[in-house]
Amino acid sequence: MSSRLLLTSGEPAGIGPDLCVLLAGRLLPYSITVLGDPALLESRARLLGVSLELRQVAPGDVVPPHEPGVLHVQPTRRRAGTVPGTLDAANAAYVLETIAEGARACLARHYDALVTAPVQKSVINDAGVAFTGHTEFIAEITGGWPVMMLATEGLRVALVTTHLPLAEVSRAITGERLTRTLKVLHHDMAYCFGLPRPRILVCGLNPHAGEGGHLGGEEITVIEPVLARLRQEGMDLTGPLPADTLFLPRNLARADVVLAMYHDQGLPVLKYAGFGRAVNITLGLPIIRTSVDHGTALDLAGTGRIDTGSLEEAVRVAAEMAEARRGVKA
Ligand SMILES: NC(=O)c1ccc[n+]([C@@H]2O[C@H](COP(=O)([O-])OP(=O)(O)OC[C@H]3O[C@@H](n4cnc5c(N)ncnc54)[C@H](O)[C@@H]3O)[C@@H](O)[C@H]2O)c1
Ligand SMILES: N[C@H](C(=O)O)[C@H](O)COP(=O)(O)O
Repeated sequence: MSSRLLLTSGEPAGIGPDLCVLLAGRLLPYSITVLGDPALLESRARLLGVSLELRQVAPGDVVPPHEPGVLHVQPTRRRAGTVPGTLDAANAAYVLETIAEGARACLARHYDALVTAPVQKSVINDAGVAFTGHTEFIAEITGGWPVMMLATEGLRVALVTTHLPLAEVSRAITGERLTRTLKVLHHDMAYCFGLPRPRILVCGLNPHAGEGGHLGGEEITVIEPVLARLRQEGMDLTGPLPADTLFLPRNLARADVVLAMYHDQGLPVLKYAGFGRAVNITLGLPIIRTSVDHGTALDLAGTGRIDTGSLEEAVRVAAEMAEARRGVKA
């Protein structure tokens, strides 16, 4: 059975609809349904000069394997029209509706995995809804302890804290958060990626991993005790290591995944290594969710000058994870 993937089309003014339209032209061995506004997808296809037949479906309908040029759409209506590149807070509710509906449809097992096109966090907040990202929003619906991990060839980076102002990071790195994050990471590396005893490199928080407590104390008071405890439970953990040299190839060669303490400690390295080919995976959820490694690229919406590589990777990884969960490859 081919994996049944549900793809949310993201911020209407961004490149999400373009990505969906361009993906529809590819030969893909999965069944793909897009959650979004059919009128938006039609108009973006026209703008890009792509010929596309839309077929509307309802949750639970059987969608056949993908046929290039045909897109199955589970319709959700925007609240306002869209000019590519121009954000409109009136459509924030529509964007959230697609994500929420997608998460619920996967929970109900109508689909095997959710793949999300990028959203603009700022415009959702401008509309009055506190929103930090899909990762946190989806977990509120599905439950679970979400762990953001981005992966590209030769490198996986997971995060202890995600969309948090830097000023709040230190306080958020508690023993409980670190322990839960490591347990999810350890479990899902085995469950989803066939690595029963993953080798995890853990970053320190402070420069030079705190320099023995002279440049910050979190390594000594929080990180080292947690790692020591979890090593006793059988985890293969190295660290806390100074983040500036942790990512040297000789260190990565002996690791399956890196755990960074905060967003911009880990993701710049990952995106430098693989932007456009990387995938964002939410571990720790009862559903499979992947996404692209890039944002809404408002400057490129409607131009056709976009790289679909990360979306293709997000779709491929989602299908692979779904297969692993079905036991086909596990
Ligand atoms: N998965 C997601 O929903 C997701 C991921 C990252 C960022 N974002 C959000 O996107 C918004 C814009 O973020 P940003 O400007 O920091 O990053 P961005 O990724 O949108 O843009 C960074 C640069 O990369 C280019 N770019 C991005 N995607 C591209 C593609 N597919 N092909 C070619 N070029 C591409 C852009 O034109 C821009 O020059 C923010 O609100 C951010 O939070 C969402
Ligand atoms: N942190 C992600 C990145 O930099 O690519 C991005 O903001 C998306 O996060 P969500 O998947 O939580 O929306």
